[in-house]
Amino acid sequence: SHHWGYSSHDGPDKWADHFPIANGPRQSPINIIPSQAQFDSSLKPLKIHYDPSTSKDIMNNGHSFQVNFLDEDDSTILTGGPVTGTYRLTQFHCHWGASDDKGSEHTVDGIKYPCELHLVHWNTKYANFGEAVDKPDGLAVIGVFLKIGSANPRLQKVLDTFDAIKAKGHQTTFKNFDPKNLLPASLNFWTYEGSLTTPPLFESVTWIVLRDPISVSSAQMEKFRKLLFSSEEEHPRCMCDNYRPPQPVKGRKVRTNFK
Ligand SMILES: CC#CCNS(=O)(=O)c1cc(S(N)(=O)=O)ccc1C(=O)O
Ligand SMILES: [Zn+2]
Repeated sequence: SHHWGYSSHDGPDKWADHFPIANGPRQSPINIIPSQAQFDSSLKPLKIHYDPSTSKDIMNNGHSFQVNFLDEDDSTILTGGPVTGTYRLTQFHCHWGASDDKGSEHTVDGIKYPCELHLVHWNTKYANFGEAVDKPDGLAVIGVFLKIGSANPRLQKVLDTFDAIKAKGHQTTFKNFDPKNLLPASLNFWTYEGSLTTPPLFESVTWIVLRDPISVSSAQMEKFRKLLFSSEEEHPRCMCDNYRPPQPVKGRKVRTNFK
């Protein structure tokens, strides 16, 4: 498959060369403008049931770290909110900057957060993730902003594995982790129809971006930046600025479940 990355020669401005959908009608991320979002009373409460025993391993996939989940049954699911039916959590990962002033993919009134967490779920009306990934209602991704503040002890459990997955292709077991602990107290969200934010950029994602951030310390952010885009054999390249900038909204509606 095509090599892509985040540098000037293979980054977001070049993705359309091999993935023309990069200029499509429902690309992500976007800049969220709260004053222009529409409250929708028909949106149901977000229902999140995560079973920590489904967490499997954590890996460096060369563009982020990724925590993978067993998704053979409905024990770790998302229902309600803007989605119809049941979506299973398959993985979560993050995007972050080389410094604390940037890193998130979605922005709020143009504000960038230092990091953004994505929890990727697939629609069980399809047989598996691979079937769901390119369907218009195939995926639902919960986005959580991270804001510089006190150190986050739940996040620290993820960071403590980074020495074992420093280089691309490394993987280590990661059991009994409850990603529910990475969510803010409030499940107030903005939602819109979008896409994967990395190639293949499929327009298959119902985005659910939580309004409230969780905390991360500056020292913890420094640990993210010790990961490498590169494999052990290659010249070491710091994994940072692995975010796509906001894309044209092209008339899409952003709805909220809060006033
Ligand atoms: C074929 C295919 C595919 C997409 N896979 S993913 O949905 O896990 C994903 C989703 C996202 S995001 N930023 O759109 O949630 C980023 C990265 C990945 C990934 O493969 O690593
Ligand atoms: Zn992502």
